[in-house]
Amino acid sequence: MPVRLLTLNNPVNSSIKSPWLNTVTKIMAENPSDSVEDKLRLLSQRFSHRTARELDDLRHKIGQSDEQHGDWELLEYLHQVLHRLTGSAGTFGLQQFSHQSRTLEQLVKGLLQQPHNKGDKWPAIYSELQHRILPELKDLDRLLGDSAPKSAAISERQNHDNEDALLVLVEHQGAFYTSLQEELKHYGFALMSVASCAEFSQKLSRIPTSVIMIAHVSQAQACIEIRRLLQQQTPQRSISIVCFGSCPEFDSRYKIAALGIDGLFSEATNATEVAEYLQRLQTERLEASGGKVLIVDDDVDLLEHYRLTLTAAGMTVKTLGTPEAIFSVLSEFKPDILLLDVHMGAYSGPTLARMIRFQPQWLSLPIIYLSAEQDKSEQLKALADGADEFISKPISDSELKETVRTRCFRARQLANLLARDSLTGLLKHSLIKQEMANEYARCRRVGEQAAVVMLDLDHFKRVNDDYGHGTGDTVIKALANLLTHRLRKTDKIGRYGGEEFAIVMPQCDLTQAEQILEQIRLHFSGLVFQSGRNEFHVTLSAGIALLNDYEDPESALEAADQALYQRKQLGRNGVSLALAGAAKGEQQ
Ligand SMILES: Nc1nc2c(ncn2[C@@H]2O[C@H](COP(=O)(O)OP(=O)(O)OP(=O)(O)O)[C@@H](O)[C@H]2O)c(=O)[nH]1
Repeated sequence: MPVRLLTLNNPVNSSIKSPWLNTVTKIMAENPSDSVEDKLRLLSQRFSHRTARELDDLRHKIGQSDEQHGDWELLEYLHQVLHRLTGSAGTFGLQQFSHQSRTLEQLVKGLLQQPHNKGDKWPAIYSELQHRILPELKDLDRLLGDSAPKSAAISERQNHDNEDALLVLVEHQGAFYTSLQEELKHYGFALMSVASCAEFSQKLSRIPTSVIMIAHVSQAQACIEIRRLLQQQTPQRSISIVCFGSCPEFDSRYKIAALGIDGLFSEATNATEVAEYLQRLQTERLEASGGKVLIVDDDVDLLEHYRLTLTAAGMTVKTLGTPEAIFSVLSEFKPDILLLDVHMGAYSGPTLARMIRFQPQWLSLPIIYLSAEQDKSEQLKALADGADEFISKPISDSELKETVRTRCFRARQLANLLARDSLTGLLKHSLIKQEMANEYARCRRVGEQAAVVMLDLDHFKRVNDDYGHGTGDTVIKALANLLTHRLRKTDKIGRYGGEEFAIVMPQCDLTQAEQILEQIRLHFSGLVFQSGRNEFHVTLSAGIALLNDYEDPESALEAADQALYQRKQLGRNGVSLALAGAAKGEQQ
């Protein structure tokens, strides 16, 4: 899950060697109690001061240039600086500056297109530099002003808790309500039942940021009112309202939709279907709120600005000022999207994009260029090299947040579709094995421990035989939900086979893993499943091994499987450990 708190004493990125960045980082670290707004304001002031020095330096260089000898390098440099400033100034609230800098950039671009080998062109260019560009640069300096530019950032700092959404059930008479309440217990949701909306409104201060209210349609208006109240208190709260009840007429359904509720079920709907819908809703909302973004840009203060803005909006952000470390960061961080600058000193964004696409694992990574390039044909050329979209700098903070949030959400949806098992929503076989290999490599590198678990339903064939395949599916889904809710977000859970599950638990030793699995086993064995008039229980068995006790991840998995087999032999409904010497066949 995304890190919600800003850790401003973190260095932005160790691969960035700029003294300027060191200063920024130091300033950020010195004032850990400052608000994000303060830090952004500080960053903007620094940008103004640094830009003033840069303009001064440019003017000095132009002043020193020689009428007789064409200095095309100077012109090239001037273009690069103006291009970069055009892109970054807008982000720091200097719109007018950005606008004028762009005009000047275009002018210099035109001059650069003159044939360089024709010495007779230079005197005219020299004259442009001295009589037009120099005064314009002075003018740009004036536009920097003294006061700190305003940043549109972060009044809406989001505080998405790591916890899942709370389901609030507004009680109601009737069979549908009773069976829904029963069904939801299998899904491991955090549930709160209230007798009425009025009772709920008295508990508002104690509820988390994310809420799904479920109520009869007769309560729809009251729910909307509560949502209004809640969002008045905390605007970033996310509250969905799902109603059930009979609304057969077009007009009445239309009225309900116009109120602004998010879902409607008839009382004839199967409770399992509703529970699954809620599960999906919850997952989507959690995914919509976060997102992992990697940004590569050589403008370090702009990079820091983006990082602050997106982190404060609930995203997890990594930044790189130079691209050399990009592959190791991609592998370690696994971003949902990559924002890439087009011109980065010696490096070109499009070439990097092409290089990234060399590796099949990054073929589907959305790459978005962030650039001050406005020329459509240049943009298209850059896109042809493997990126998906172009965002023109300057981009406002709100635009940046919305763009990145939407792209992250879509990328996650797509990745989920590809990676997740359709019945349970857990990782597919190949993906959980991949996660295991990644975790194994990480443990070796950092010297940490991780547990690997194989878990299997007991006598599941009988469940299918006695109650039918559909009921069997419900049991599998109930276990998947329980695992999702009981395990940490950092744990990886996969459906390994039919009724067999594999789990990777980072930073976890055998004893801790055993305790957690034992609790899950106990909880699961207490669930009451229904099939018609029949009620029944199902149990599970698990085997656990320490991932890094083995020569490779496959051997660790094999050891966990052996421990599971042993548990089955010992009578099922329990948890067995593979000891360190398990490779030699000693199990407990
Ligand atoms: N409903 C349902 N059943 C499944 C699914 N995948 C596998 N199964 C069933 O799971 C059962 C597994 O049976 P077995 O491997 O004999 O194991 P078991 O009956 O659980 O016995 P033990 O593992 O020894 O406790 C088979 O009947 C499979 O048809 C699924 O997606 N849905």
